[in-house]
Amino acid sequence: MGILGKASKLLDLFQSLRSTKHLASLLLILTIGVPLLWVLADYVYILRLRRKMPPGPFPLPVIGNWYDIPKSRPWLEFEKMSHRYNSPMVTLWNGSRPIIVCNDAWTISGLLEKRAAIYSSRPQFVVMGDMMNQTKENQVCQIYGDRWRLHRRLTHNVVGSQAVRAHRTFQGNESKVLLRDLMERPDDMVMSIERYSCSTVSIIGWGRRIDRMNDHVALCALGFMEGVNYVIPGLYLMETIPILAKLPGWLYKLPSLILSNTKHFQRYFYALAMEGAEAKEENFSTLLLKQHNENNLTLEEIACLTANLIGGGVDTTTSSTLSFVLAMCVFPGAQKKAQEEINRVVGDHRMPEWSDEASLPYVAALVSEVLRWRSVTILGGIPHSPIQDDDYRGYFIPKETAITGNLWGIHRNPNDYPEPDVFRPERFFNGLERPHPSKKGHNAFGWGRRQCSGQPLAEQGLFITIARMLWAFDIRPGLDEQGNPVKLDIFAYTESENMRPEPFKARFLPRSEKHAALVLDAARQAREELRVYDGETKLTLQNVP
Ligand code: HEM
Repeated sequence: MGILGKASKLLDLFQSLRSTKHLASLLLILTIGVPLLWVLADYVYILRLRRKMPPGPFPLPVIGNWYDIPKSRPWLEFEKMSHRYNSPMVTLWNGSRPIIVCNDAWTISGLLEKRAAIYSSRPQFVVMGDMMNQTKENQVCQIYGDRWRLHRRLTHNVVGSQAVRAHRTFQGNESKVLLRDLMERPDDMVMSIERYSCSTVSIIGWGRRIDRMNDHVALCALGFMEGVNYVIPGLYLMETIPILAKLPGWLYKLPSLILSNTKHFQRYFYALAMEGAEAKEENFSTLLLKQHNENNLTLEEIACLTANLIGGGVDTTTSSTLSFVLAMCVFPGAQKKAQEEINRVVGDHRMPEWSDEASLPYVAALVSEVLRWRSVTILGGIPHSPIQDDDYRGYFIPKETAITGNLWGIHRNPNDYPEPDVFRPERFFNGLERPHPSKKGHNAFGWGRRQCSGQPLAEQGLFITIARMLWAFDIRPGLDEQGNPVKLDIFAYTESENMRPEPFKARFLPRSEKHAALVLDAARQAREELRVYDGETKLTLQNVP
C-alpha cells in the first residue's frame, strides 16, 4: 500500500470514529434528552392547566402532588386543604393526571348529578383497572357506555329495588341467625356480622349460604378488602407514574404478579359461577350463564359481575353495622329513643318485620345517620370522570379528570350537619332537618348514574338487622378486666378506604328473658328454612389452575 492508500484508510477510520461518536451523542440525546423534553413539556402543560382549575398544592414534575398526599387517611388532609384554599374543590396531581377532590355535598352534586350526562364515566385506573384486568371487564371501572349499561342492568336484575324484595326471606333469616350469634358470642361480633353479610350475597350470587367464616368464598371476601385501597390517590406510585406498570417483568415484577394473580382470581370466580349455576335455587350465576351468548359475556365479565357482590357488598355492610354498634355504645340516648319506638309499634312478643318499616321512622332515620356519621366508603367509593372538557363555577375541568367525593369532609360539613360527630338520627327524622341536594340527605351510596348498584340490598339489610338488634338487645360497651365499661373512641377507625371501627368490645344484653327466648327460637327456625342453601364448594383458589 502506498502512502496515499494508508492516508485514505486513516481518514476512513477517523470518519467512522466520528460517526460512532455522533451515534453515541444521538443515543444520549434520545435516551436522556427526549424524555427530559417530554417531562418538561408535560410539566409546562400542567402548570398552565392548573391556573384554570380549582386551587390546590403546587405539583412537582413527574410525581405531581405525591408528597402532599398523606399515605395514611388522606381524607383528613383533603378536608383541611379545602379550608386552607377556602374552596370546596381542591385540585391535586396524580403524576400528570388531575384529581379534583370535592368536600361539599352541593358542589359535587352540581357536577355528578346535575351534569350526569357528562360526569358518569370513570378515570383510568392503572392498578385497579389495567393491571387487574378490570378496565373493560368490571362494571365498577368501565367507562360510561353500552358495555357498562349492560353490566349495570345485569346487576340490577338481582340487587335492584324490585329484585331485592325476593331476597327478604333468606336475608331476614340470616339476620335472625346473626342475633343468636351476637347473643351467644359477643366477642366474635366482627366475624358474625361478616358471615351474615357474606352469606346474603353468596346466596344471591351462587345459591349457597356461608355457614362459617373459614369458608373459602368468605376468605376471598376478606382478601377483597385490601383491593379497595387501590383508589386512594397517592398511595400507589404506579398510579402516579403509570409507565412503571409497563416495565418488563425482569426489571419490575409487581405489575405482572398482580395481573397473573387477578387472572387466577377471575378463573376462580368463573369456576364458582359454573358451580353456582348447578345449585338447587336459581341465582345470579344461573342467570348470567343462561344469557352468556345473548350478551357476549366473556369469562372475565362473568367473574367480575359475580365477584362484585362480594367486593361491593360484604365489607361495606359489615363496616356500616359495626359503626352502628359503636354509635349505640357511645350515644345511648338515640338507642333508647329507637327502642321506645320499637316497643310502641312492635312490642316484645315478636321481632320487627319488613312490614313494620313505614311505622318505624326513627329507626329508619337512625339507619341514615349510621350511613352519614361514619360513611364506610370514605372517599365516595370510586371517582367519576367527565367524558368531555367542562367549565364549572368559573373553573376548567379537563376530560378524564378524576372527581373524588371526600365523604369525610362532605358528611362532616357543619353547614349541612351541625355538630357532625354527634350521632343524631333527628337529622333525618320527620323529613330532613337541613336542605340537601339529595332526597336521602346523604351520599353514602355515591352520586347520579354511577350510584351504588347494591344500595337497595344494603338498605333493606341494614334496616332489618338494625331494627332487630335494637329490639333484642341493649347494646353497651364491653367490660375491661376490672369489670368497668371500656371507653370507646369514635375516631378510632381503620386506614382503609372502606373504613371501619378499630376492634372494640361491645355487649349485647337481651332486653328480657322473653326477648332472649324469642331470639333462640327464631334462629332455630331460620336455620331450618335456610337449609335449602346449605352446601360446600369444591373449589378453592388452589384447585382452580
Ligand atoms: C352499606 C353498603 C354499601 C355502601 C355504603 C356502598 C357504597 C358504594 C359507593 C359509594 C359506590 C360508588 C358510587 C359512585 O361512583 O358514585 C358504590 C358502587 C358500587 N357498589 Fe356499593 N355500597 C354498598 C353495598 C353494595 C352491595 C351490597 C353491592 C352488591 C351487592 C354493591 C355493589 C356496587 C357496585 C357494583 C358498584 C359500582 C357501580 C357502577 O360503577 O356502576 N354495593 N357503592
